[in-house]
Amino acid sequence: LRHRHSGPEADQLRGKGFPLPPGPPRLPFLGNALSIDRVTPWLIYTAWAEKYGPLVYVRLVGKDVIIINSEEVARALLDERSSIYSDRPHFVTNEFFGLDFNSAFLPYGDKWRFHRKLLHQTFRPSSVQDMHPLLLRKARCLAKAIVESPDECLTHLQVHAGSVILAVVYGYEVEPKDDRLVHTMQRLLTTTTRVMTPEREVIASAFPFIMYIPPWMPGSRFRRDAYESRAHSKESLEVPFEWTVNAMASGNAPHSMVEGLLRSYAGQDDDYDVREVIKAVATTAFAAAFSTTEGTLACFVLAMVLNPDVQRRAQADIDMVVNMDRLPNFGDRPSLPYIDAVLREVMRWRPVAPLGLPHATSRSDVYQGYYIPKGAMVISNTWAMTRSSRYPDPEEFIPSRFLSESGTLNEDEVVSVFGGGRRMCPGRHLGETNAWLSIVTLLSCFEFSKIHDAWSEEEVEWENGVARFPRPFPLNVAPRVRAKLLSVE
Ligand code: HEM
Repeated sequence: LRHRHSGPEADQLRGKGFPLPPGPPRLPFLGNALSIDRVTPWLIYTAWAEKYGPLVYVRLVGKDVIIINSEEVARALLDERSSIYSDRPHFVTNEFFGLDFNSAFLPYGDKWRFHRKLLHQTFRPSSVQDMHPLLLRKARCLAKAIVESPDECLTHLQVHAGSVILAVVYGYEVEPKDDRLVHTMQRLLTTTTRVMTPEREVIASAFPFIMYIPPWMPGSRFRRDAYESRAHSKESLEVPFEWTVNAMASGNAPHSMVEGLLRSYAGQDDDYDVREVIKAVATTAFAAAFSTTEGTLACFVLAMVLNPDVQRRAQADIDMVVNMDRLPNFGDRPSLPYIDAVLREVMRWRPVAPLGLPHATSRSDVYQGYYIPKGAMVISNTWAMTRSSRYPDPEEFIPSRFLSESGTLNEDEVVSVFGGGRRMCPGRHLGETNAWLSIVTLLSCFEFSKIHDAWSEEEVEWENGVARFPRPFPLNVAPRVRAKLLSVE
C-alpha cells in the first residue's frame, strides 16, 4: 500500500474529534496480517461485523484498513461518494512482478479512465448483445464436450470459460485440448496467484531491499519469481495480441475486442500509446473473466448436485417453455424467471469474489460521525453482504428468494457481487449473460447428482486464487433427452 499521508484537510477532520470506526484492538506489526486466515479472511471480517457493526476499522501492518460489511454502507460510500472511494491501494509487488499493466490495479485517474472507456466500448450491454451468436455456439460446444466425456465436466467448464473470453477478446478459437494460447494465459494467472500473496506484499513493502537481492544470494527467490512473472506477463500481453494483428493483416480476423479497438483507434493520436493500452485492457479482460466465469459455473454445478429439488424445478420450467426438439436460446429468457433466480442465487450463495477488489480513498472523509483517513484501503465484504438479514438461512440454496409472489423476478440483482461505484465490474453484463446461457443449456441437457448420498460440500476443496470456487469434485452427469440434439447440430 503506497503511503498516502493524511494531508492538512485530514488533520482538520481528525482535529474536529471524529473517531475512527470501531474495530478490533490494534494488532502487532506483521503478526496480525499474517495471522488473519489467508484462506478465508472474509469469515473473520464477517465475525468482526457482528461485533463492531457495518463499518470496521483495523490497522494492518501500519496501514489503515476500512471494511464495509453492509450493502447500505457500500452504496453510501462507493456509489454516492465515488469521487473519494474509487482509487486502488498501491501494492509494490504489482510493479515488481510485472502486473501493473492491469486496468483493475490502476490508480484512479486519467489513465484508468481511458482503460475503462475501452472496456466499456466492448462490454456495454448493446455490445454484449452482438456477442449472442458467439455465446450460443460456445454454450453448445460446452454441452457437446460434456456428452463426450462427462467425467471431465468441470474441466470442460474451465475450457469453456477460456474459449469464450479468448474469442470475445482476440477472435481466437481454442483447440479442444492443449491449446497453446490457453496455456500462455493460464500461466499468467497461476503465477499471479502464486506470487501476489499478502505475505509477499507485507515483506516487500517492509523490506524493499529484498527486491534487489542478486539472484545468487540467499533470499533471492523473490527476485527469481519476479523474472518469471514478468516474462509471463509480457507473453500474455504480446502473444494473443500479435495473433489478432496477424489475422487482421491476412484479412480474416473475426470481430473481437482487439480487432474493434485497433480499427476504431487506427491513426488516432492520443495521450497514450493506444496499442499498449489495447494490449493491457485485453489481457486484463482475459484475467478478470476467466476464473470468475469458470468459478460461477462450477458453483452452479455444485449447487445442483446438492439441491436436486431446485434442479428438478428448473428443468420442469425449461421443459415447459422450450420444446424438446430444440435447445434454449436468449429469446426464452423472459419466460424463464426461475433460471435467472438460480443464477442470482449461485452468485449470492458462493460469491466468486468474496471480498471484491480493494478500493482506496483519495481523500479523507467523515461518514456517520466516523473519520475515514485518506489513503485507507477499503474492503467491500461481499461475503457479509450476501449473508445479510435480507437473505434468511443464507447458507441454504433458495433461488425463490429472488422471485415475487407472482413468480416474476424481484428487484434484487445481487449487484454487490460485482463491487461498487466507478470501479464496479465492467464485464458484468457479459459475465452474467454468458453464465445464464451456460446454465440454461446445461440444465436442459444434463442431470447432475452426487456420487453417493453421504457426499457433502465439506468434501469440496476450494480454489482461492484470483477467484474462489470449487476445485473439480466427483459427481454423476447423466444426459437428458435434449442432449441428443447436440449430435445433429
Ligand atoms: C460472474 C462474473 C464476474 C464477477 C462476479 C466479477 C466480479 C468483479 C468484482 C467484484 C470486481 C471489483 C469491483 C470493485 O472494485 O468494486 C471486478 C472488477 C473487474 N472486472 Fe469483473 N467479474 C466478473 C466477470 C468479468 C468479466 C467477464 C470481465 C471482462 C470481460 C470482467 C472485467 C473486470 C475488470 C476489468 C475489473 C476492474 C475494474 C476497475 O478496476 O475499474 N469481469 N469484477
